[in-house]
This record gives sequence, C-alpha cells and structure tokens, in this order.
Amino acid sequence: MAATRIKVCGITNLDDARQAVRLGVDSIGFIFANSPRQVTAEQVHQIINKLPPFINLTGVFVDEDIEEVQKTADYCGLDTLQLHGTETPEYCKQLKAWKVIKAFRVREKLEPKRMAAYEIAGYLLDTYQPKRLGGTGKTFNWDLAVEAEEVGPIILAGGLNPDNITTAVKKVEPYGVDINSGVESSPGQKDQQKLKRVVNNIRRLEYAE
Ligand SMILES: O=C(O)c1ccccc1N[C@@H]1O[C@H](COP(=O)(O)O)[C@@H](O)[C@H]1O
Repeated sequence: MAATRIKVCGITNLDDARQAVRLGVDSIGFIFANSPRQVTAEQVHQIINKLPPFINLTGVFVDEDIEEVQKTADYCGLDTLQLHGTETPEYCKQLKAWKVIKAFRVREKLEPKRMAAYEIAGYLLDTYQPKRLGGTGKTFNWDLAVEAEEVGPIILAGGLNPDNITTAVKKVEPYGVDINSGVESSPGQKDQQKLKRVVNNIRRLEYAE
C-alpha cells in the first residue's frame, strides 16, 4: 500500500501542534471558519513561528472573502488552502499561488462531474450533515470514496478516529486522511494518546507489506 498522507486538523494551541510534528504528520490544519476549533491569524502566526521547518501548514476556510483568504495565507505562511463552503472552480483558480483542496460533502451518491470541474490539488470527501460544514464527527459510506479515485488525489475525512482508521484506509486507499474531532479530548483540544494511536495505526498498515 502506498504511504497515506496524514493531516491533523483543528489545531488551536502550540502543545498540540508540537505533538503532531513529533509524530511526523504531513500537515497540520488551522480552522479560520466559524467552529469550536476556530483560530485567528494572529494565534496561528504565533504557533507557526515556534515550529521547526518542513511542516506543511493548511488553513481551512468557508466562503471567505478571497482577499481575506490571501491575506491570512500570506501572513501565516500557509502552504495549502482547504475550502469547505460553496467556493466555485473560478474562486479556486484565483488561489493558484497555493495548493488548494476543495471539500465535497457526500450524501447518497458521489458527484464526480462536479468534482472534476475543479482544477485543484486535492479533493476532500467529508460527511454531509445539514447545517454543519465540517467537523461532524460522522463517517459516510466509504464505498463512494473508492469510486472517486479517478477524479484526482482523494483526502478522506469525516469522523475518522483510532478505532476506524485502519478499516477506512484499507478500504479506500486514499491519497491522504484528515483527522479532526476523532482525536480530541474536547472541542479544540487534542487527546495525545488518540492522536498517537491514529498515526501508529496508519503506519502499521504501511509497514505490514
Ligand atoms: O472542524 C470544524 O469545526 C470545521 C468547521 C468548518 C469547516 C470544516 C471543519 N472541519 C473539517 O471537517 C472535516 C471532518 O471533520 P471530523 O473528522 O468529522 O471532525 C475535516 O476535514 C476538518 O478539517
């Protein structure tokens, strides 16, 4: 099995960021949108300043004014922008200076044509829940994610935790996974043991070959 890229999202403090770095995750994510995990550009700037090099930094936005996204990304030194709202392919094109990931919330079926209209670096599949634009803690039918592979690099999200991550990765074989509320002790605070278990479970699959 190819290596699975790991993003840990919803980081709100330096201790959790450092623990994610220690575990060797590929990207750490900061949520600028309305959320129990919301952070300000200033908070993220302070956290990032204290991190070592070679860490990919992702910012999560929902239908934000594009100039505000660019300003925040520049100020914080973000590498990747993850868009969770109704952002259009044209909106994404204006962010060419960054790697863009667009989130697609999955209901009963996949919408590969709609996804393929986006010329972006990665396609994140998350669980649909009315009135929630992310961070639901719920999984969706992973059979649909398997079908999405032809569109481009798939990042699997939605309710991933230490207990279901092995099944999810084995089944979907995604390019990457995005772990958020499933490794928290309370909203915005990571549980160090859960985080460690998730990462170890993914690595174990890779070493098993
Ligand atoms: O976590 C949030 O509160 C959030 C709010 C608005 C947009 C995105 C958000 N999080 C993203 O949601 C998915 C799935 O999260 P979970 O594992 O189900 O908690 C993930 O990509 C987060 O980055």
